[in-house]
Amino acid sequence: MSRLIVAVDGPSGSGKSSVCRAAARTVGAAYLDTGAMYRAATWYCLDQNVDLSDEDAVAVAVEELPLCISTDPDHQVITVDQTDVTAEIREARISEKVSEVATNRRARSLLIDAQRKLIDDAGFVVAEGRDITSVVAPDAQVRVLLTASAEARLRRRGLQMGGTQSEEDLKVQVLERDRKDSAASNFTEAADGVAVLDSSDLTFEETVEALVGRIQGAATHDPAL
Ligand SMILES: Nc1ncnc2c1ncn2[C@@H]1O[C@H](COP(=O)(O)OP(=O)(O)O)[C@@H](O)[C@H]1O
Ligand SMILES: Nc1ccn([C@H]2C[C@H](O)[C@@H](COP(=O)(O)OP(=O)(O)O)O2)c(=O)n1
Repeated sequence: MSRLIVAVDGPSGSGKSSVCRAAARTVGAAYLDTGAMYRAATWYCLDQNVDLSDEDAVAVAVEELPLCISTDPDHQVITVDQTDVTAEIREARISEKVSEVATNRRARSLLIDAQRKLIDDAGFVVAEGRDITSVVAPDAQVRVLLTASAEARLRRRGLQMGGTQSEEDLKVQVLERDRKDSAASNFTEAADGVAVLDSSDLTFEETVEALVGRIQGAATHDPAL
């Protein structure tokens, strides 16, 4: 496979990370979790005691962020200045703050540049986030908005967190975060040319199959590939 970009956006808990990682594995593509980059940036700001409400200070921290992210779907490792933050960036303390970094315009612009470079270097890649189909890689051959009902997303996140979060905490981490993130990107409506994949009533395997089918379809129909 030469170059094929698969761009997937969607709200929290719709299945982006797990479905895209599995689909990338199936088709032999690289996998880029752009949300992990916003999370790692947030981890760094907190580690450096940066006041998240100070837009300039956050932008400066993101500019110097010593971030390394793997794009191997079988080995997801994210380090900040050689500290492995892969697990820590999923904690509730990061989920609760990440929107403050994601809505910082200068920080976004820096992270988007880094994402474009990672996508370019990978060549054949499934990249997921909130603005991949619309801003980061609008020319991607496969563009999908992965959705699921709020009920399904809350249920999935609850299970994923091992039942440790109250209903109220889950609402804050999923629905309230989506509301804040909406200020920075539109991931609730599909832009022109973006296909909607609603996973509410699909199993995980069915959702992966649907995405893999689209990738294989694009690979077959693009004479340049
Ligand atoms: N179609 C699906 N049906 C059931 N569970 C799913 C489905 N898609 C994803 N999941 C599960 O939901 C949880 C949240 O998915 P995740 O990939 O973290 O979502 P996102 O990256 O969009 O926030 C994971 O535990 C995942 O395995
Ligand atoms: N391309 C992206 C990816 C993520 N973000 C923001 C929005 C989210 O609150 C955070 C974390 O994203 P992530 O995909 O890890 O979120 P989930 O918990 O998987 O829903 O980053 C973004 O603004 N743009």
